[in-house]
Amino acid sequence: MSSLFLLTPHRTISPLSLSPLPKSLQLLPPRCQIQARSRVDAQLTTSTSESERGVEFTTGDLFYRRESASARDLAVLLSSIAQRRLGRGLRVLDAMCGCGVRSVRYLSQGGADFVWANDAFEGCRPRIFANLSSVTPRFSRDARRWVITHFHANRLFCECYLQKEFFDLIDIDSFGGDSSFLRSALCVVKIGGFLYLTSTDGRSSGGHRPSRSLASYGAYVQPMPFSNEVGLRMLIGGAMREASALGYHISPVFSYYSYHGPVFRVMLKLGKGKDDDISQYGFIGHCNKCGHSQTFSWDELGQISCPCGNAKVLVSGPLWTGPLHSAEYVGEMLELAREWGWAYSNDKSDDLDRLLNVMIDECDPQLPPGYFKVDEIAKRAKLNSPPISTLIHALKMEGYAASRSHVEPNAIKTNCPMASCIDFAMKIRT
Ligand SMILES: C[S@@+](CC[C@H](N)C(=O)[O-])C[C@H]1O[C@@H](n2cnc3c(N)ncnc32)[C@H](O)[C@@H]1O
Repeated sequence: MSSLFLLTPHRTISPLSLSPLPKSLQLLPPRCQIQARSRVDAQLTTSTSESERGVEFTTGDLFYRRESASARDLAVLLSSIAQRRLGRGLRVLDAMCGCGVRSVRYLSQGGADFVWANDAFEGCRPRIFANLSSVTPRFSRDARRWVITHFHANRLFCECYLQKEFFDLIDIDSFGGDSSFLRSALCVVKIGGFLYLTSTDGRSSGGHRPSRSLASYGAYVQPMPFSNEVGLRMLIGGAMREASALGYHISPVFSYYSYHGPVFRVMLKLGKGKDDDISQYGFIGHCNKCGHSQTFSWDELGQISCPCGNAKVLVSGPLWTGPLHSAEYVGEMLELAREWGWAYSNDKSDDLDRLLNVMIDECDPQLPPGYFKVDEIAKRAKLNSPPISTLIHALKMEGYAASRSHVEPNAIKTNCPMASCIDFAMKIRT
C-alpha cells in the first residue's frame, strides 16, 4: 500500500490511502505511453526554459505547446476573477498537468492557494516538482500549497470524491476527447466551481464519425460548414447531459476554438439542481442547397425542412444551441487582461483584446448557432469577397444581429438568412 499524505490549506494532515494502481489502470493510451517512455531519460537531463506572461518554467522533453498559451491565459484570467469574487484562494486540480505549466500559472497568477498537479506519467515528476518549487515552497504558513500525483485521472476523481475533496476549478487537458472523464470530474467540482474541458477530436466535430460523437457526447454530428463551432457545442451539450444525470446544471463561461491542433476548449460553471429548460439543447439544421442554417427544438423534429423548399436538411444534435460564452465573465476577463497588460499583442493569434472582444460580440442572444463564411456568400453571389466589416455594418444597418466569429476569422455570425446575405453582398459591390 502506498500512502499519499494530503494536506489541504485549511487542515492538518489527512492521510488518504491510495492502493497502487493495477497495471491496466496505470496505462496511458498506448501511443502516449510509448512516446512518454522514450522521453523519460531525456527529460531528466535536458531542461528547456520557457516563459509565459512572465512566469518561468522548464519543460525538459515533456509535452508542452507554446501555441496553447492563449488557452492558459484565458483559464488564468477566469480563475483570478473567481478568486476575486469569492474573496479567498482557490483549490485547483490540474488533472493532466504535463510539465506543470498550468499548475504553476494557477498558483502564481490565477489566485489558487492550493494546486493538485496530476499526470499519469510518473516521468513528469522531477520536472513538475522543480517548476512548482520555483514558484512557492510546498508548505507556506502551515498550509500545503501543492501536491503531485500520478494517477489515471478517473481514479483520482473517484478517490477525491470518496475522500470529500472538492475543487473550485478542475482543468482536464487531454489528448483526443475527454468525455470519459466528464462524469467523475463533475462529481468533484464544487457547486459554483468551474470545469475546463479540452477535445482535440476534430473528426467527430467535422461529422466524419457520427457514431463516435453519439457515443462520446450523445450528439449525432453530420458535416456542416461551421463544424468547428459544432465541436464546441457538442462538448457543452455532452457536459450538460452528464451534469443533468448527476442532478446539476452547467453554463458556458467561455468557449475557445484554436486551429493549432485543432483544439476545442470550454470553461463551464457548475450549478446546483437540474435545469429542466431544454430550449438551448436542440438541433442544428443546414441546407447544402441554399446554404441556410437553423435551429430546431425537440418539438420541431418532425417538420424539418428548409425555407427554400429542400426537404433534405442535414441535422446535427442534440447540442448546446445557446450563447457560447457568458458576456459578463468575458467582459471581466477583458478588463483584467487590460489591467495586467496582457491584452495587446503584435501577433494577431495572441491578441487577447481582439479575441475577447469578438467573444463578447458572439454573446448577442439574437445570434443563432453557426456562421457563414464570407467566401461562401461571395461564391453564391458570383462576386469577389466583400470586406467582412462592411458586410457586418450593412447587416446591422438593416436591423440584423451580426458579428465576427472567433472560430473562423473569415466568417460572419448573423440572424440574416443566407439569401439576404447574398443580396447585401451584391448591394455592397454595386
Ligand atoms: C496535452 S498533455 C497536457 C499538457 C499540459 N496540461 C500543458 O498545458 O502543457 C496531456 C497529458 O495528460 C497525461 N495523461 C494522458 N492520459 C491520462 C490519464 N488518463 N490520466 C492522467 N493523465 C493522463 C499525459 O501524460 C500528458 O502529459
